[in-house]
Amino acid sequence: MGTGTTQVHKKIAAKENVAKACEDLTQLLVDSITYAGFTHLDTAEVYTTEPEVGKAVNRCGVDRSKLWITSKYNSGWDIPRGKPGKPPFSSGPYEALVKSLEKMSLSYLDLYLIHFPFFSPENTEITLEEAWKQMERLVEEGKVRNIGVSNFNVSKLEEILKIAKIKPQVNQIEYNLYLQNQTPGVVKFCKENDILVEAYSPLTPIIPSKIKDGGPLDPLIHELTEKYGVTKSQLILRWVYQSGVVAVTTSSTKERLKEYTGMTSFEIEDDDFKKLSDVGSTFNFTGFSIIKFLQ
Ligand SMILES: NC(=O)C1=CN([C@@H]2O[C@H](COP(=O)(O)OP(=O)(O)OC[C@H]3O[C@@H](n4cnc5c(N)ncnc54)[C@H](OP(=O)(O)O)[C@@H]3O)[C@@H](O)[C@H]2O)C=CC1
Ligand SMILES: O=C1Nc2ccccc2C1=O
Repeated sequence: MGTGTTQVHKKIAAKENVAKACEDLTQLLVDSITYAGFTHLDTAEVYTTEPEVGKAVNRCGVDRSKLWITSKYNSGWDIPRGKPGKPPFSSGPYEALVKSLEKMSLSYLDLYLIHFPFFSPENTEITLEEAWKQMERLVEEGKVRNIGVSNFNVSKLEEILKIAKIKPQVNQIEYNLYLQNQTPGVVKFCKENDILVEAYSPLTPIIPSKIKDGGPLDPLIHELTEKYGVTKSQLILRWVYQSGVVAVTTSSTKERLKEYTGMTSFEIEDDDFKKLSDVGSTFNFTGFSIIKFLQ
């Protein structure tokens, strides 16, 4: 399980004091490692949190080899407009990664992802094929240990598999009980092709600002948290894990981050796992406008 760090963490507080917001985020990330026990941190070029992730890694006192640091190349997402477009960032993943390592004061990343599949002359200076070749070069030069993608559907994955010398190891997608397939068949395809699925927004079903009254799963979640003596987030994260997917979650507090890690200390029985999956699949929700551009 990983903990993420988006621009939101920094921006809320930054309105008043940017330096303090950056320091608070760095401290939260140190706490996520030393207090909560996370070893996997997720960042991205678009989050603008790479410097804080780097500082936390270098400050936490845990050996670099015990940590798993992921970042992502912004391939065609126009942040201010919230839609595909040409971002004001690097021309390709090679240049982007070199800059990311500098920002983080790190010598390598454990995982580097192409953040979006929005390759086109309007959105990117290179094609998906050229970008993937650059990703492979990063592995060959030891700058990243593993490469993958994010928000890729089956046909975009097939495009890479056709030309890849090194296959994508990961596809990070929005995934939870209320979104068991961000795009049709993508989870099954990844499993069949040995591509590990990472879930962002794994906690959607229990976030009231996203799902009013919890949706159809609410009574079952209540029943199962009582039965197993766990919290809602632990139950929901455990379901993600038992479905063969790695959750990438986050919180603004170290206490909640620690609570999440309680998902490792129990197991959902097969019948309950199936009930959760079945009821969850009767309702569909996405928290991101990005999904309409992925079909
Ligand atoms: N590849 C991609 O395109 C994307 C990647 N990501 C990555 O995934 C990470 C996680 O994404 P995110 O969507 O935030 O995922 P989550 O589903 O893990 O949501 C995290 C939020 O859940 C809230 N929460 C936890 N427990 C409860 C509860 N019991 N009641 C109410 N709220 C609760 C936390 O609030 P609080 O802070 O108050 O504890 C936190 O803000 C990101 O940080 C990023 O690294 C995210 C989006 C897209
Ligand atoms: O964390 C994220 N928030 C986003 C919003 C839109 C597109 C991508 C992302 C992220 O990766």
